[in-house]
Amino acid sequence: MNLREKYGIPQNAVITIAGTVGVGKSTMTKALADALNFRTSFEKVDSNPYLDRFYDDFEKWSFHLQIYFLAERFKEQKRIFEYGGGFIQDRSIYEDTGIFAKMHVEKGTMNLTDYETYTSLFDAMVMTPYFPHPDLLIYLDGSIEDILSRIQERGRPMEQSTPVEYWYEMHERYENWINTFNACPVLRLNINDYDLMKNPDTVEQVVERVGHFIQQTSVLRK
Ligand SMILES: Nc1ncnc2c1ncn2[C@@H]1O[C@H](COP(=O)(O)OP(=O)(O)O)[C@@H](O)[C@H]1O
Ligand SMILES: Nc1ncnc2c1ncn2[C@H]1C[C@H](O)[C@@H](COP(=O)(O)O)O1
Repeated sequence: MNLREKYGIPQNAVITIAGTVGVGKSTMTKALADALNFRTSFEKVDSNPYLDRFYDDFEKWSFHLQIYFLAERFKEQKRIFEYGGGFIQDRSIYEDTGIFAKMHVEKGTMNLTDYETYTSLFDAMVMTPYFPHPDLLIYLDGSIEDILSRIQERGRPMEQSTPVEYWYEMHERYENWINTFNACPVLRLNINDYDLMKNPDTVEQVVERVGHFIQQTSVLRK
């Protein structure tokens, strides 16, 4: 029996991994997808034509970058929908609006008119059939110190040259955001409770928690 069957995770489940930059979403996405034999949906980072320019000049490139991410996420949502689920998704679309776009408009690095155009496009997209809520959002939580050291260790140049206050503010916004998030069930995992790098077998503990959680929440929803 494979891990998915062992822990009663439906074959068509859609699980999204959320959390601040560097917390370990991509690593978890890959590990869970391998363990469950699910497909992955990753963010485009290396081939993103705006990301470097955005980190160089937030005011100039915020809108372009949000539109780019929105278009990419829409295509991914459509792909997930067309396959009928069975996906692990690296970052939820809720974070684009609830964290990034909001943070930049509130800090004045995204123009209000651009923000309104962006949110109206986002709202129109979410109303299409391609946007059912995920079955589960796994929120990865960790201390800002651990996250900063992971960002440093990963070494993306544009993130290294960004003032550390940016990551502090994002971390705080994430804590506030997840405390009020209710679009789908949330399973919180602390990054100190598992170590997928040193001990890849710990993914089974995560799968077990996911299985129990999905069963509990589906009983509650019946
Ligand atoms: N469980 C873990 N233990 C130790 N380091 C980790 C773990 N998961 C991820 N990392 C490291 O942290 C960095 C950021 O991880 P990544 O998965 O790219 O984060 P995200 O997708 O959230 O930005 C990478 O260098 C990765 O190797
Ligand atoms: N919606 C976004 N706005 C601004 N920046 C974003 C958005 N989504 C992702 N990013 C940035 C943050 C990181 O530098 C890279 C990739 O994110 P990660 O959390 O490492 O997967 O893109």
